[in-house]
Amino acid sequence: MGDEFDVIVVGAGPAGENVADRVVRGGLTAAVVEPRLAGGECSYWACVPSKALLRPVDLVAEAGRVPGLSMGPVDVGAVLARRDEAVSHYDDAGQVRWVEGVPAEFVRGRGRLDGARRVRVSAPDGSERVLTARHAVVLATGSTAAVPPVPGLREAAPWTSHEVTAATSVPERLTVIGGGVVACEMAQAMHGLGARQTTVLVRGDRLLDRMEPFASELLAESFADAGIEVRTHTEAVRVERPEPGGKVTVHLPDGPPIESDELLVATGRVPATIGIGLETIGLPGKGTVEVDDSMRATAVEDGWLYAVGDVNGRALLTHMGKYQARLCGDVIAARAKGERDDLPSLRDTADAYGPPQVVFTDPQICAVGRTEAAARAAGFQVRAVEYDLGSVTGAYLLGDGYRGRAKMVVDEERRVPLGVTFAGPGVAELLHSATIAVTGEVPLDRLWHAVPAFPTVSEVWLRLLEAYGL
Ligand SMILES: Cc1cc2nc3c(=O)[nH]c(=O)nc-3n(C[C@H](O)[C@H](O)[C@H](O)COP(=O)(O)OP(=O)(O)OC[C@H]3O[C@@H](n4cnc5c(N)ncnc54)[C@H](O)[C@@H]3O)c2cc1C
Ligand SMILES: NC(=O)c1ccc[n+]([C@@H]2O[C@H](COP(=O)([O-])OP(=O)(O)OC[C@H]3O[C@@H](n4cnc5c(N)ncnc54)[C@H](O)[C@@H]3O)[C@@H](O)[C@H]2O)c1
Repeated sequence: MGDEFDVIVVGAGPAGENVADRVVRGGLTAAVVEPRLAGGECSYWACVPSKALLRPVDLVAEAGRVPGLSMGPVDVGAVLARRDEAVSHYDDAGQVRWVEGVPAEFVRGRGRLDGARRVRVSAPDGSERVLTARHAVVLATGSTAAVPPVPGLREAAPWTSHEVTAATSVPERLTVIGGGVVACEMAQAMHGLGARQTTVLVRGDRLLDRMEPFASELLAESFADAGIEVRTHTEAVRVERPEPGGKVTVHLPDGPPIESDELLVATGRVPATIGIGLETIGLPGKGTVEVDDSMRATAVEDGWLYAVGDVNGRALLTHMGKYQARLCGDVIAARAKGERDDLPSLRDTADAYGPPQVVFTDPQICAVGRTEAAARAAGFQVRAVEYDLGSVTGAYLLGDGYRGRAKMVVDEERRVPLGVTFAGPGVAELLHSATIAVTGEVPLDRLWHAVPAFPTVSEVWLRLLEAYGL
């Protein structure tokens, strides 16, 4: 087995796997290093299991809005079993086969930079192997859950995204620290699967504070209706858990403490760069790896180091990591062959628009591009229009009491959409239409001729354009 490859990819999450695929398509050889499971966080402890847990909760809510339908109590065992199927029972044989079929060499072990173009791999059996790269090393080590320095919190061994997505039972009482995407999705999943008391502690003034405020309000209403308690302007100041795995008490700045059976910390992510040898090439040994729009590390001479996915901090989303990976793999192949490396397809332009994201709660919240506040802060001349989704026939037909809203932020100078947000049941699949409009910078006068079918929720596009004045 040779130890020299054109490209060495460190980390076999969705981003790393896709880089390997693209460089091999480009005619290069690749090795992919992974100590845990090929497929990464996304496949086993993030996107896939979280959506498997949320799907039945979403369906129950949907059915509840249609008279004549009733759902029996959720069979939690069956839901957890389907989640286990979705994560391949934490067995990566299929994904390893995929990597090998690329074909790329799959190297099981922890990778660590060991000077320029060298990666030292520590295998699970303790053996070491040093790989060298002829052209590039790509860091795709992802991120891990951040745990804030609250006294007693680490000692309490709280759940993070890892444990909650892999839960084997649902706690009776759950306290959640954080008001972001993981907190909202997992609070709703656990509550919908039977948690009797779910309390979400939000430091700021609303859930999902990077989304349009109306989306946060609709989600807060839904949480309140379901009996999920959201406390804003508060945070944990101290945590106590005298018995491992026993009751856990969260102390707040004021008022009585909250006792629960489990505690979930969902306060963001830390790039997985500690211990990967960045200091051996003169970089700080932690933090994100800054990259240019071709994913090349800006601080490294000779341009042999790249970083894709969560580790570069651009957009912590699987689809954006995979997008970065495709263009990174292609640009490495182009540079290795001495071909043009400045084609538009070889530069990340999507992240700058504001990536598309779906929060799989009920209501679903999805957005692409800039919020009104972000567009104004960026200096655009902005006009925003909104429409009540419940007034769209296609949405009304989905269920009684349909609550939802849409908003389009327009650049008045060019009359193109800068950002779109939808909040409501069943809006996730609408998002790509907005992504095309925003990324394609489609003029409103042209969008007017994209006629949405009746009676679909997509008719909200027509209503937004009418609200704008077309
Ligand atoms: C609960 C949750 C739900 C999410 N849901 C969604 C969603 O619905 N949609 C979405 O787009 N995004 C979602 N995300 C975000 C998504 O999971 C990440 O953006 C995505 O996993 C990033 O991919 P990645 O390849 O960069 O990193 P990862 O998936 O984290 O993979 C990195 C890999 O690198 C490996 N690695 C680490 N250190 C080393 C080393 N030293 N040597 C070799 N290998 C190493 C790790 O073991 C891991 O396998 C979710 C995140 C969480 C926490
Ligand atoms: N459906 C999806 O697309 C999806 C689902 C889950 C996660 N993700 C991705 O994973 C990433 C991580 O999600 P996340 O929810 O952990 O992070 P986040 O950045 O979305 O939210 C973190 C939340 O924690 C709060 N917070 C931060 N530090 C705190 C502290 N010390 N005390 C109290 N609150 C604190 C923040 O104010 C924020 O509300 C996100 O960036 C998201 O893009 C995506």
